[in-house]
Amino acid sequence: MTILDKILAEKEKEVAQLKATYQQGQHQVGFERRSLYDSFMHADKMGIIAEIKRASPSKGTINEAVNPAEQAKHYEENGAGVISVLTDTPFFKGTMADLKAVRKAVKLPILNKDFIIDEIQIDRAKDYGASVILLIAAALPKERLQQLFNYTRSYDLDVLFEIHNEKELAVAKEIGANIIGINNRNLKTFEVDLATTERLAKDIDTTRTLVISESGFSTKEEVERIKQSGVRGILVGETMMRSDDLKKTFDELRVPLS
Ligand SMILES: O=C(O)c1ccccc1NCC(=O)[C@H](O)[C@H](O)COP(=O)(O)O
Repeated sequence: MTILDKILAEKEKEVAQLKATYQQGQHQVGFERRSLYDSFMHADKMGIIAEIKRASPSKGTINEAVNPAEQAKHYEENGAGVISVLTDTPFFKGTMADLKAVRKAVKLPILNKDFIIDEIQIDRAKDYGASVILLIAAALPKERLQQLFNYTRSYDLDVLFEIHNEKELAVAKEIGANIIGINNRNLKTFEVDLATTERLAKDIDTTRTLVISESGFSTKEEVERIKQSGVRGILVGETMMRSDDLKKTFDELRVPLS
């Protein structure tokens, strides 16, 4: 059983619980459209999706004691374009309360980074103030991904559609994803390789599709390398959470796109 299989098995239980208890609108913070696509497609610097990541299966504890609202404010002040909040509890120690706190603290679009397998999680993400949700190609069959994609778009939320190989890229195209996240981390082995983005991005029309490279970024050289592939945004978790000088970290990673 891979780690993704284990996470998805837990998600099934969480969704069953949610269906029994969650009332739509219960946590509504007032939806206001904040578009990831528009802001990153028209920027002149590499867009940064800065993540609130307390822990992970590959690294264990990263920063469990973080104050998500304070951390998000620092991200915003230093140049983040989007805040990603990992809300899975069993494997990443995040919560929906983290997302709500971040939504109240900043004006940026917020990505609800979770393992979405059911519409009810999308209802909840919207209620809590997310403007982007993650769909992982490896998690579900194409037909189910299409349903969840359509459902999310009907709410006017953005979908970051995550892929890791050619087969998943074909699915992203068939589904009509306009924001594709290429995860450099192999979720079976945890190996991180930026060549994954280089290999897959060359088969994407990056003038129309926003390509985000995910995982493994810590240096300016890595971002300079990846920008040659037409990538307009990067998703950065651990480096942000461990940084003791966020201004320096953002200044390094927000390279000009021209
Ligand atoms: O990070 C993990 O160990 C992980 C394991 C299994 C599924 C997903 C996982 N990470 C989620 C992410 O996509 C990353 O948090 C994100 O891309 C940021 O990565 P990094 O900058 O390397 O922390």
